Amino acid sequence: MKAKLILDDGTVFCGKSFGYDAAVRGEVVFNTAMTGYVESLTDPSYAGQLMTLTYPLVGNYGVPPYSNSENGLANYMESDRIYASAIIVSDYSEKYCHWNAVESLSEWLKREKVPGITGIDTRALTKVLREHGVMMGKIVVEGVSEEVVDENYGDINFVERVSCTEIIRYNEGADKKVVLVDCGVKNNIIRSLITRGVEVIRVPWDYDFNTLDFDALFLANGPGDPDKCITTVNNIKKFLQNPDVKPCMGICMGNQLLSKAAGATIYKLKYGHRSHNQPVQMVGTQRCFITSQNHGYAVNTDTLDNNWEPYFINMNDGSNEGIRHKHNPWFSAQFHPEACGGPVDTTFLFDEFVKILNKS
Ligand SMILES: NC(=O)CC[C@H](N)C(=O)O
Repeated sequence: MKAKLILDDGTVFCGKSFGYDAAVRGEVVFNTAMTGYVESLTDPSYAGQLMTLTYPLVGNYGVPPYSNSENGLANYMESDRIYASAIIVSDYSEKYCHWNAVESLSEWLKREKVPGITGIDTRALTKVLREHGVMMGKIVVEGVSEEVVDENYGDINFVERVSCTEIIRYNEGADKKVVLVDCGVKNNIIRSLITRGVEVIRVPWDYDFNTLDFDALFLANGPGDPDKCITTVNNIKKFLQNPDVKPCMGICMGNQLLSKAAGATIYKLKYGHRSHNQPVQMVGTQRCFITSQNHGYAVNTDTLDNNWEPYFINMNDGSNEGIRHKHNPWFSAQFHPEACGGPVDTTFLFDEFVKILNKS
C-alpha cells in the first residue's frame, strides 16, 4: 500500500506502508543508532513520536518474543508494548535471521496497530529536521481514512498516559528498598537495580512516595515535556528538604525532574539527542564516555541552585548531561547508563548508587 509522510512545513515524502494501515500524527524525530529498533519502539519515552531511523536497512534481525522473566518483566523488550506512534525507515527487510527472532517487524507492527513507512530517504528527512528542528507530521496510507487526532506533542502529559497506576514491587524482602518513580520506565533500569540486590518499589508518577518506608530514590525516564510533571517535582522537592538524607539517582526525564526540583529551568533542543554515540565528559576530569541517548529537552545548567553542579556535559553541543549535589549523595544523568550502546560503559553509575545506598 502506498503511504506518505507529510511534515507540518508542507514537505512530503512518498513511500510504502509496511506496518498497520492507518493514519497517525506525531512529533517526527530521528535516531542515528545502527541497531535497537525493538528496544527503541518499546521505550515509553518515544510515546507520541514518529521515529525515523537514519540507518538504512531495518528489520533484518526480526523481533524477539515477549517472554517474561520471573519478575514479570519482558526479557527482550523495554516494556510490554510498542510506545512509539510509528516508525519511518529507508529499506525495510521482511526477511530476517536471528537466533531469537519469532516474527518480522512488519508482523509485530500490524499486531500492535502501529504504522510503519518504508522507502523514505531518511537521511534527507533528517537533514530537513536538523535545519528546521523537530516538527509535527503525519503518515497517511492510500485507501485508508486520513483522520488523525489533532494534538500537539508539547501540549500533552504523556507521563500520565504511560506510568503504572499502582505500586509494583520487585525483589521483595531485600535489605535496601529503592523507590522508583515511574514516569515511563524502561525495563532495563528495573533490571539494573534488581541485579544489584535491592528491592524496587515502583510507584506511579504522581504518587507521594515520601509517605513510604524506603532507603533511596530513583527517578526514571519518561516521554514528553518535563514541565508537565509538576506533581512529581513537588514530591522530589519534599524529598530533598527532608533532614533524613537518602541517596537519589535519576536518568533522562529523572535528570530533568531532579534539576527542576533543584530550581533549574528546562528548554527544548532543536532536534534532540537520539543515538548510541553521544560523547559526554565527566566534569572536572578528562574522562569521556560514549553514551546512548533519547531526549528532546535539556536542563539549563546556569539556572541550577548553588548547591548543585553539572556532572556531565555533552561534547557535541555543550548541553547538560547530568547534575550532582555538592554535599549530598544525589546525582543524575541525561543519557542512559542502562542502555547497551557500548554495552556497559556507564553502568558504573548504578554501582555507585547502590554502593552509597549500602553504606547509608
Ligand atoms: N528518555 C527520556 O526520559 C526523555 C525525557 C524527555 N521526555 C525528553 O525528551 O527530553
